[in-house]
Amino acid sequence: MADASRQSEAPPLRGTQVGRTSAARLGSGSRRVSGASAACRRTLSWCYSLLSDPAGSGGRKPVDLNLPAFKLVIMMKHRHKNKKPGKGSKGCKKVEEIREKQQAAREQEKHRRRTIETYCQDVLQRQEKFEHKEEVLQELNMFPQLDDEATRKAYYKEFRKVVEYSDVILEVLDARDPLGCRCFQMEEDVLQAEGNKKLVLVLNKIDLVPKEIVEKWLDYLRNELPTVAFKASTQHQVKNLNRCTVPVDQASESLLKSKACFGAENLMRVLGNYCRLGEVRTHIRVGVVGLPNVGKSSLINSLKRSRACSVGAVPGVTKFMQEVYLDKFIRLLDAPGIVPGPNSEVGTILRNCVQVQNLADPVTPVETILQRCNLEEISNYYGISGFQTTEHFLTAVAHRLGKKKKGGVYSHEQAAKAVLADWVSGKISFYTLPPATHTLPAHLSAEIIKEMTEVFDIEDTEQANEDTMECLATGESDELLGDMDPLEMEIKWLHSPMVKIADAMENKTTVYKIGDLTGYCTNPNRHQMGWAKRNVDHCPRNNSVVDVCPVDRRPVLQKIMETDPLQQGQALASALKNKKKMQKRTDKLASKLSDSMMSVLDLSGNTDDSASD
Ligand SMILES: Nc1nc2c(ncn2[C@@H]2O[C@H](COP(=O)(O)OP(=O)(O)OP(=O)(O)O)[C@@H](O)[C@H]2O)c(=O)[nH]1
Repeated sequence: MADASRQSEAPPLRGTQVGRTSAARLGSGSRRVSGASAACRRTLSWCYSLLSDPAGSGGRKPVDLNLPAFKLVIMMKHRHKNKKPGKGSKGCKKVEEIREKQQAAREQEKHRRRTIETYCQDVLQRQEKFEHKEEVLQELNMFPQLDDEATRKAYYKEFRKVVEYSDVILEVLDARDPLGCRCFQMEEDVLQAEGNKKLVLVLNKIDLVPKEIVEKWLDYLRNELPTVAFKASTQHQVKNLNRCTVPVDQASESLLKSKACFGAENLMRVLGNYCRLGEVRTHIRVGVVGLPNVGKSSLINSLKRSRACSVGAVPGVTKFMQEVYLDKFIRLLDAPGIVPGPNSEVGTILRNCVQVQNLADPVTPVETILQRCNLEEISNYYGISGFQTTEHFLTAVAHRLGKKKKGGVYSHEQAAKAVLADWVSGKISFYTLPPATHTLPAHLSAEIIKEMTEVFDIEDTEQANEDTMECLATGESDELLGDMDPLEMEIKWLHSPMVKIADAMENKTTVYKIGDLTGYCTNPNRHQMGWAKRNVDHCPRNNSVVDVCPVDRRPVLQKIMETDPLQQGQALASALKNKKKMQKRTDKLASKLSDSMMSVLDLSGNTDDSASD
């Protein structure tokens, strides 16, 4: 009993007393421990006492100074009063070593006692645990973002808000599969909502589909609702997104492939007609709805001509309703995408309603792609051929893209995700054809169609498009178009006589002619002169003569007066802006031309001099 108290319980009891003696004996040491907490002081004084008498001559049992716990306490004494030993410190290492040894001993014992049955049980248990973990992970990954019920509900709530606040709803459809993107339930909701709301279909991403297919779809959809063909701007800049006013049926394929927005003019006209015919006194709200990733935000940005909404190639970028102030008459409302069906469906995946990177089974949708698409085109795109099955195809794609799993095996999943990413971004071309015969959906009636056609004055819009096109073709006046975008201006500019001169200058053998002056240019630099680098086939390359007449670039007021009253102010402002820009360019070009001419004249002067010499 006495011994025991001396070993374990004794230190705290006697600590203070011995500590005091030790402190007295150590002198300055007492000052160092004087600030320590009571417990720490007791432990330290016990250590001092053991140090001063390790052999136990004072009636105590001898102490092994190499004991790790003891060493630790000693180290504590040398360090700060309350600080634990550092991770890499000697004391800590020792403790870890002991723990490891004990663990190894336990494992050995376990192995010794293990039988085949227990071993099997253990394996099964581990397998079960692993499978459960996998299941949970799959569930989490299968339906990212939009399949989360709460998120879906929240998005739907936002969509309802947009419908409630809007006067006109633009339903954005992906031109590759317009019927697949159409949500009849939503259309019904809109038509039944209070406030006599109007519905317009916007056929977006027309650049990903051949022109004749777009035309077919336009014909088909116009049987039901007003439809506007559109190509949103895919530029990444924040401001001054390009907009082209050439109507879809008049635009060349290459123009459609540019990053500029297309069809904005027509859409604005449709909305303007609604304001005019509906005698809107203040402003209208236009809700933009549709499936995820069809380009709703891109459409708003294109109309606004700046990056007002976030855009991304993954679904679910827009999460809340967002109001964008287009002008004093029109406010646009961006809505989150709504997913009508379950996300696990291949159709939903192929419409990019689900994030590709989080798909649990990306291989099945690829199988569908291979069944639906032109295999030759796919083979060309990936540079592989002769595949028989989806697995072969994915192995070849994985090989090409270097998609490997651990251990160097080609990963079908990674390859499939890469193919799906290409699919949703439109790199693999795909489109559907409209049904051969048209049947009116149940929620639409002849009266609704008539009302919609009248309120948006669709025929007028189509006529207006043709007029615009005529002006464009004849190059009558840039200013007729009102809000002309930089791209269009550039295209017109490239067709303008001034550019023809510049090209003449670029082409050494080309003769250029301004009024009565004719000259040769020998030192052109297209880029230095600020011309677009775009390769546009706009003027003769070889020996040619270009007539240049003065161009009247004043805004045609009468034409502006003829435009929609809602857009007259804007048209006038932008016509003046365009005029200023053109003037600037013309001045720049004129000065360059005069420099070149001066150099030509100088040259000829020198030659004359030398000849006379
Ligand atoms: N080629 C092409 N791509 C487009 C067009 N419009 C949009 N995109 C692209 O489609 C992707 C989705 O565009 P978003 O505007 O974010 O689509 P969203 O409908 O707002 O998507 P959520 O916010 O998920 O509902 C982006 O990568 C755009 O660049 C288009 O007319 N042509």
